Amino acid sequence: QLSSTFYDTSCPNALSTIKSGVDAAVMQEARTGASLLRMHFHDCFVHGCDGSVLLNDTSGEQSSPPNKGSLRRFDVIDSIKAQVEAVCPGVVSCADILAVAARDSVVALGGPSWTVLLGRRDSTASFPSETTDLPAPTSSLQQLLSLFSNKNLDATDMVALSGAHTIGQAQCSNFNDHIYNDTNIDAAFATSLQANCPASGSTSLAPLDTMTPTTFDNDYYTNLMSQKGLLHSDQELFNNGSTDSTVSNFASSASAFTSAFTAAMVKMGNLSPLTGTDGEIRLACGIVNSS
Ligand code: HEM
Repeated sequence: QLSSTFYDTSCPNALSTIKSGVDAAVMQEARTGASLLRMHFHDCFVHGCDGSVLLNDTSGEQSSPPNKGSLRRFDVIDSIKAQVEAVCPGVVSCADILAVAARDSVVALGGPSWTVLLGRRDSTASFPSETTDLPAPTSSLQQLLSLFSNKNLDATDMVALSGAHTIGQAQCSNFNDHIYNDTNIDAAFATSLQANCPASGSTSLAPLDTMTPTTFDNDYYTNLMSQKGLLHSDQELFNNGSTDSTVSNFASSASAFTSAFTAAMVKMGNLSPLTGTDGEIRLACGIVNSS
């Protein structure tokens, strides 16, 4: 059972320390906010929000697709953890730091705030074989719905959480097939992306939200309605299917998007946490404690 007041007596400065660290990192590079939000998603979908994605293990989650060569800014979480350890040694888990950092990242980029429930503990292992629980950019709508439903997240949650693609960047290899071979894409948009992305794929980057890549807003949904989704999986949400009406609702109502997104983030943040005496409070987020 997580609680918003979990550190109120044991570490009253935990939340402000995390926020300062996130604000400084996002000020230096706006994309960091996107990277931390995604990291929390990839933590929660793989064996629950247990900090397992943070373990810097050469055969762990970080080394498995879709994380390898893609998840970034672990250094920011490591440095925030060091600052939190300096004020309250051995108290605040890495899984909680990541959940709060994801929220603070959204806020730093102009998005909504929500209350993060706390009290997660950290795993003592990484679960690379479970990264298959994560969706792929090639996923169909049915696959997306089923991967989220496996985590008790419904279609509205899935569409709302996908709105995270209002910020951040993707590598050409994750959308080359969409811009060269799919037909449900705006022709001028596809042509302009092809200039920096060969048909065979590459590590070149393009913004997930072509309009406002460093502002957390609802433009992502407007893009989908004009066939300007960057990933095949993005455009699946508005492709004459069952989620079209939710996309148009979120495109036309920033408040409908905000309330659905924040509610879904809380739900995602509750996925199978370790609590009580399970797991541990890691002393450094990249490695399990030595026994
Ligand atoms: C619905 C299924 C989803 C799929 C198929 C998907 C897939 C992807 C892919 C392929 C990338 C680009 C990675 C790269 O090229 O290195 C990406 C980036 C990103 N994703 Fe998702 N994602 C999904 C849902 C989510 C959710 C639920 C969140 C958070 C709540 C999220 C947040 C992000 C962010 C913020 C980025 C940009 C990261 C950066 O710039 O470092 N995604 N996603």
